[in-house]
Amino acid sequence: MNGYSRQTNTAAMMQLLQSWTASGWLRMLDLSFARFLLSLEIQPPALLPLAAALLAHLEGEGHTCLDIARFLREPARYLSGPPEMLSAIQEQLQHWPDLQPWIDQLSPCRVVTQIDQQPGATPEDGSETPLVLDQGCLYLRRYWRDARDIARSLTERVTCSIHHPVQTESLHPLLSLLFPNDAATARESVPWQKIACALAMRGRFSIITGGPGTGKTYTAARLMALLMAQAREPLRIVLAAPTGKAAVRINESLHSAIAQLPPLGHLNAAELSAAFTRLGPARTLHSLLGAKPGTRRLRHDRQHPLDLDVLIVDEASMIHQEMMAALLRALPEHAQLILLGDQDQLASVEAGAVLADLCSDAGAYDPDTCTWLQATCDCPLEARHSHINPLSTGVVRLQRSHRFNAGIGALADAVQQGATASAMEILHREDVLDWYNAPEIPQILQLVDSAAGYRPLWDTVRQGGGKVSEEHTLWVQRVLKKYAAFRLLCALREGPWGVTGINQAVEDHLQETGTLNIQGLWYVGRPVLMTRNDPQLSLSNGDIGITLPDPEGKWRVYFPAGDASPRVILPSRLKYCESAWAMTVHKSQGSEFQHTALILPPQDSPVTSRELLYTAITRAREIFSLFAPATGLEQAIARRTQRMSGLLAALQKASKYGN
Ligand SMILES: Nc1ncnc2c1ncn2[C@@H]1O[C@H](COP(=O)(O)OP(=O)(O)OP(=O)(O)O)[C@@H](O)[C@H]1O
Repeated sequence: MNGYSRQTNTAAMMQLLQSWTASGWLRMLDLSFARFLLSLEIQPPALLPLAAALLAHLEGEGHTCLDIARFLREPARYLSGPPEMLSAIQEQLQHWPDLQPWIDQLSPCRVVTQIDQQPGATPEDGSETPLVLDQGCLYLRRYWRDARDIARSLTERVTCSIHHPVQTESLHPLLSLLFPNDAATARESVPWQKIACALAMRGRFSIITGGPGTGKTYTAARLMALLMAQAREPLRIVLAAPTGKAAVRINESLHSAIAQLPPLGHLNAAELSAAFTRLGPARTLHSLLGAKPGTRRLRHDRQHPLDLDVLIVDEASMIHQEMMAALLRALPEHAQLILLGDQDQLASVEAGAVLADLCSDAGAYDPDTCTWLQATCDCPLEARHSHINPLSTGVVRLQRSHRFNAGIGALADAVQQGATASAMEILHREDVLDWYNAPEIPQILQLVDSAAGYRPLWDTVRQGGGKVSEEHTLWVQRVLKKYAAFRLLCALREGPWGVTGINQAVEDHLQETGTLNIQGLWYVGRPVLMTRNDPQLSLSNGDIGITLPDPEGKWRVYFPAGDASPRVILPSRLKYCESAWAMTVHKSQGSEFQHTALILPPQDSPVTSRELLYTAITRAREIFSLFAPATGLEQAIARRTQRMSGLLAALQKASKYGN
């Protein structure tokens, strides 16, 4: 019994939850939530505090609901904590071993609304109870409402066509011009990029998903040109991304993709380029929605919609559920929404797995869609109905990488498919992959202090920029470029193998070897990562700058700004930042480096997962180094992040009942 008897008495259950909190298995927040719900009940069942604490705990792990039957089948898959925690919780769960006892115990509670499965009985805006029980899933009310709002909005967008449906006769020649049957497309049996454009032109919602270099930006540039060429009046197209860094990157890559476009319809190349320039730079979703600092409030919502016709959002895997719901509420009814992203990457830090959910069963197209694709793309596809995802008809998965180094691509594929033996074989075989399978910190420092690591950066920093403004500007650009060539990524934040430990080890090494003159927190050459948004400085969480002397010798932090000159900030004004020799894989999303080195901890950690590995590998353009013991690698590949989310259930319900 692991020292814990099963508790069917509410007071005893609370005591048990307190002891779990004291052991660090639950957060204080989880316990407080359970306590709060008990205070609202007259005769609370013992399951209520347990369910409440588990639901709060799972929310902290990124789940947006507790899918009761799924959770009871395999609690270990969803709970992260020591084995003692798991057995203690399982011990208690045995008292309510399947869905029905949970419904029987929870549905009479005042703090729970049970949503009837009959459409007519669905409350319009949910009741005000803190918990909602819907189709066997227990939700915190706001997550239930967000999932339902997303499902309704997207279903409505997919079922109703755009205001002026594009004629297939006019679209066909334009698509043929943009995607000629050249050598690149001929290598693919299905022209997925062309299909992505055709589907996006047909509806008000579409997703273009695919790994790095599969041409999401290439396709988006063509799609924007098509939209402009077909529009009767100038379109208000807006580009956005979840982070500032990703927004800068989509700007850069779209502009170079646009420069390669052929003339289209009435638009010649110069007109297309001018039209793109007029769109203005990509925005972060926060700034687009008008986030008010320090609050959850947004300027744009249903009553104050965004002023746009087309919204293209890059790096959509980073959009969490609450953000997606807010975005859809603020989107005008007539507008087209196009999401770009890689569904296999790590999900958002906050709760939800929106892109992965929406991309389930990609490639299942209904007969109408197949007819449309035949008419616009000359592409015969076999119709297939998806029983999982009613929106699959708007999703296109691009398959072939046009940029990737073949060795890195093969490793990413093997990891994504869970093929451990094959991943190890590729790691041993390929020259561009370095695997240190008995990692030690000195090995990491040796790589860092080499031509393949930060040595070229350190040498450039030591050269200095001089006092002449033009030369200084060129030097700053060189430094930023060298820094962007290599990056250390860690699975963990804390500990000797985490970001804090590795940053400290690199700084100790710099000091011991006298490579850089480190005498305090700030030093010339220190890269810093913003750890929070700072609206006053217009810097976002995740932005990275480097500390360098200005032409007068005063220390400044230079933040790259795409094509524009770097932003220059006084170090003393940066309150929320940390050294950035190493960063977490999560923070690296949306960036790429010529050489990426990933450090996994020597002991297994629940943080290391297949998605984390895939994300880290796909940050590397030319070389990927891995510091991980074989067992750690195996365990990471075997561990799939599966987030419980009610989004697909809400979509099925919305498509069936229209609510
Ligand atoms: N059909 C194609 N024909 C020729 N080149 C292509 C094609 N598709 C993509 N490319 C080229 O491949 C490279 C990668 O494309 P792109 O940047 O659009 O990929 P991506 O999926 O947006 O990558 P990431 O996720 O890393 O941003 C670019 O140089 C692009 O010009």
